[in-house]
Amino acid sequence: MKILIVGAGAIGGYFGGRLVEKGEDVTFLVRANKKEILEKTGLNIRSKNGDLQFSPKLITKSDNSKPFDVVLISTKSYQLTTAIEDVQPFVGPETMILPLLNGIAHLQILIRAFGEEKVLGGLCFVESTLSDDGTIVQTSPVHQLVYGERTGQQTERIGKLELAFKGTKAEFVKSDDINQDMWHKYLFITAMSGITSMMETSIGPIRDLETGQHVIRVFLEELVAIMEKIGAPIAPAIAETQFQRINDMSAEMKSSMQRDIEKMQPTEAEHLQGYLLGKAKEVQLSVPILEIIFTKLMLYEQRQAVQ
Ligand SMILES: NC(=O)C1=CN([C@@H]2O[C@H](COP(=O)(O)OP(=O)(O)OC[C@H]3O[C@@H](n4cnc5c(N)ncnc54)[C@H](OP(=O)(O)O)[C@@H]3O)[C@@H](O)[C@H]2O)C=CC1
Ligand SMILES: CC(C)(CO)C(=O)C(=O)O
Repeated sequence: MKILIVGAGAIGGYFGGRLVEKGEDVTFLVRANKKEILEKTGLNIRSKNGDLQFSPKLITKSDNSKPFDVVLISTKSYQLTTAIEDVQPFVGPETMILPLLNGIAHLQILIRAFGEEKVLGGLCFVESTLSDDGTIVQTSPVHQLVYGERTGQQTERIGKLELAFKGTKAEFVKSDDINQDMWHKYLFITAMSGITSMMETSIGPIRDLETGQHVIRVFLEELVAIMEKIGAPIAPAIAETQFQRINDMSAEMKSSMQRDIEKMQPTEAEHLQGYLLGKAKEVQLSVPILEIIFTKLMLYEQRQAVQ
């Protein structure tokens, strides 16, 4: 199977690297400057699950190539529009589009660009970041990628994808209800990234405080109330499940949003917290914690814009 990864960043480089390690035919679509760097340095992964260094197959948007069988989209949400334009020449009638971004709003954007049929559902749990020298640093044992047909069907193409992903060092999980899994991850990450970015620390010190525990719980309940009101396909006890997940994570765990803020980079606040805040307004729900967190993130974005 010919696999194209859009973006050799923290997650694209990581999961793409694990597929290369297994022997799959993987190409990375990168921008010209990144191509130049990667041709010199190779792609380097430093990981809890084993280091890896290799010379990746690289293309840029202006190169010629046949369509790929599957395209994994692993850019940030604010880079998606350009990424869609850049990847179009490599998408054919049978190409599957597998998005790995956090959030939900990107699904409609991808469906508009590529059509309902092509777009699968996907998400990942991995703590990964790019260091100053471009090394992908993956810092906790979990490295799971979940994917599936949004219809829930066991199609021939998803069977082929399963075969390609099988035997990889990272955990690739086929889901029969990827819509629900994506909403559950969306709930988790909106809470986790919002709270850690707001409090400017990893999750451990926050949840060690009684007030921290309370804020996490109430924020999750607030987010669930929005999701229930708009008819999102979430499970009844999901607030409690995600509360436990947050309590079970290692104390040092940070969110990618918080790491982006530490690196003074843009955030996905509009895509994650902003989208749900918009929905809360539509259905007239009061969501004070979400409003406080979103305000903090917008103030950060405004400071960045003037610098
Ligand atoms: N990091 C993490 O631990 C996790 C992240 N996620 C989610 O995954 C998504 C990606 O995050 P992450 O990997 O951290 O982000 P990164 O910034 O590390 O990676 C994004 C990559 O996409 C590349 N890119 C952007 N636009 C294009 C384009 N048009 N053509 C080619 N390459 C492009 C960027 O390249 P360039 O350097 O040229 O800008 C960059 O290398 C986000 O939605 C995030 O929320 C989900 C789970 C965990
Ligand atoms: C919390 C984590 C690392 C879990 O995968 C994540 O998804 C993110 O920070 O974007």
